[in-house]
Amino acid sequence: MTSKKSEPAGLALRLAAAERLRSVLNGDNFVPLGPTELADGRDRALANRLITTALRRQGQINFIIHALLDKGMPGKSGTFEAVLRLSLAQLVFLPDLGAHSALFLAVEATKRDPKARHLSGLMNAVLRRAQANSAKFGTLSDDLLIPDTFGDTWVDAYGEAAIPAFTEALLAGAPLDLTLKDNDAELIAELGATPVMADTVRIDMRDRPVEALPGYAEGRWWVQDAASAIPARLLKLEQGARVLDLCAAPGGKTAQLIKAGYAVTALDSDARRMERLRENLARLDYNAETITADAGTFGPNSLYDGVLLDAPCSATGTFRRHPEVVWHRSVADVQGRVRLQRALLTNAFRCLDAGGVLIYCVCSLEPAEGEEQVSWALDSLPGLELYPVTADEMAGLESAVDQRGLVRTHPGMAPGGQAGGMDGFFVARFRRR
Ligand SMILES: C[S@@+](CC[C@H](N)C(=O)[O-])C[C@H]1O[C@@H](n2cnc3c(N)ncnc32)[C@H](O)[C@@H]1O
Repeated sequence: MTSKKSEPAGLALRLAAAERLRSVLNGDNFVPLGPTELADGRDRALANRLITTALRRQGQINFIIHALLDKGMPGKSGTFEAVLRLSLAQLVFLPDLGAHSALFLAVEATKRDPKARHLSGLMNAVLRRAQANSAKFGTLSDDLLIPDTFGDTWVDAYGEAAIPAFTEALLAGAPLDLTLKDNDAELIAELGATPVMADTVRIDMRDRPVEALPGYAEGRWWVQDAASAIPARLLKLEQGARVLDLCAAPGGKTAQLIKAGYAVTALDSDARRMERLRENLARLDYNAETITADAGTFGPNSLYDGVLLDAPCSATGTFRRHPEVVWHRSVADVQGRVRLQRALLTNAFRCLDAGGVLIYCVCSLEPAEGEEQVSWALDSLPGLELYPVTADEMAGLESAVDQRGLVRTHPGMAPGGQAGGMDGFFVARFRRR
C-alpha cells in the first residue's frame, strides 16, 4: 500500500481533477473544486486550471485524441479519458507547467485506478506522441472550439466576424460580476471593482471564494452576470406593484425585483434551489413570498402587474463559465426547451393582469429560444403585444437593442465598454392589452 506521505507531489490534485472532469464528461455541470475537495489553495487553483483548460479546449483535444488513439477511446476504462484530457491540456496548452509532470503523473494516476490500470502503457505512449507533436497541436484552429451543432446557427445569427470574439471569450473565461444593493463608492473601492452598467460592478477575480470578498456576509451584493442583470431592470412598474418571478431560483432576479420596490412572489419547481433562494434572500435581508410549484400550471388567486419569466433553456450563453454546455446540448435538447418555454410563456401570460408587463428572458444564444419565440408568442397569445425596449434604457449597451426593441447580448460584447465580455442573453418585453 502506498502511504499518503510517499505519494508523488501533484498526484492528489490530478486525481481530484480527473474525478471532477469525468463527472462533467458524463453530463454534469462544471462546478470548480472547492476547499472541501482540495484544502490547499495552490493545488486547488492548479486543478481547476487543468479542468477548465480541458473543457475550454475540448474541441481541439477531441481532434488530438482522434489523431492519436487509433482504436478510439477504450470503453469502461474508469478515469482514463479524464486523465488523458487533463494531461493533453497541460502538455499542449499549458506549457508553463512543464511536460515531465504531465507524463509522469498521468501514468501514476492511471495506475491508481483499478479500471484503468491496464491502460497505463497506452497512456504513456499516447502522451509521448502528443509531446512530439505539441507544436503542431498547439496551433490548431480555434474553429474547432465550437461544435458544428452551434457554429452554423451562430454564424447565421451573429455573422462570421463575431465568432473569433466568441472563441476568445470561451478561452478567457468570465470575470466576476456583482449586483450591488447600494451603489457605495467605498465598497466598490474595497472590492477593487469597476462599475459596468447601472448597479453592476466587475472584479477580475477567478480563484478567491466569493464568501471571502468584502460585503458578502453583510449581504451588500449578490453574484450576477452583467447580462443576467438586464431583464429585471426593464420591468419599469410603480413601486409596490405585484410581481411574479417565475423560475426564480437561486434568486438573482428576485433580489433585483425586491430592490426595485415591488411586492414579489418567487416561484420555482425545484425545492432544493428554492431553499438556496431563501438563504440568498435572508443574507440580503430581503423578503418575498416563495412558492414551490410548476410554472406551467400555477394558477394564482389574483393576477399580477408584472411577470418575469427567466425560462429554463439550453444555457449556451453561459459558455464562458460553463464551457461544457456547448458539448452537452444537442439540437433535440434545444427543441425540447423551445416546447417547454412556450408552455411556460402561455401560463406566464395567464397570470398577468390587463395592462401588466411581461418579461421573457433566456441565457441562450439560440434564436429558436429567443427572437423566434417572440414571433410565436405574438401569433399564439391574443392580447399580448410587444412593449419595445429603447436604446436609452440600455445605457452602456445601446447596441444590444434591435429594431423590434428586443435585447440580445453575446459574449463578444463589452458592457459599459469593459473588457471581459458578458453572457449571451435574450430579453423581450411584452404588455397585456
Ligand atoms: C435560468 S434558471 C433561473 C435563474 C433565476 N431566475 C435567477 O435569476 O437567479 C431556471 C430555473 O427554472 C426552474 N424551472 C425549470 N422548469 C420549471 C418549471 N416547470 N416550473 C418552475 N420552475 C422551473 C429551474 O429549477 C431553475 O431554477
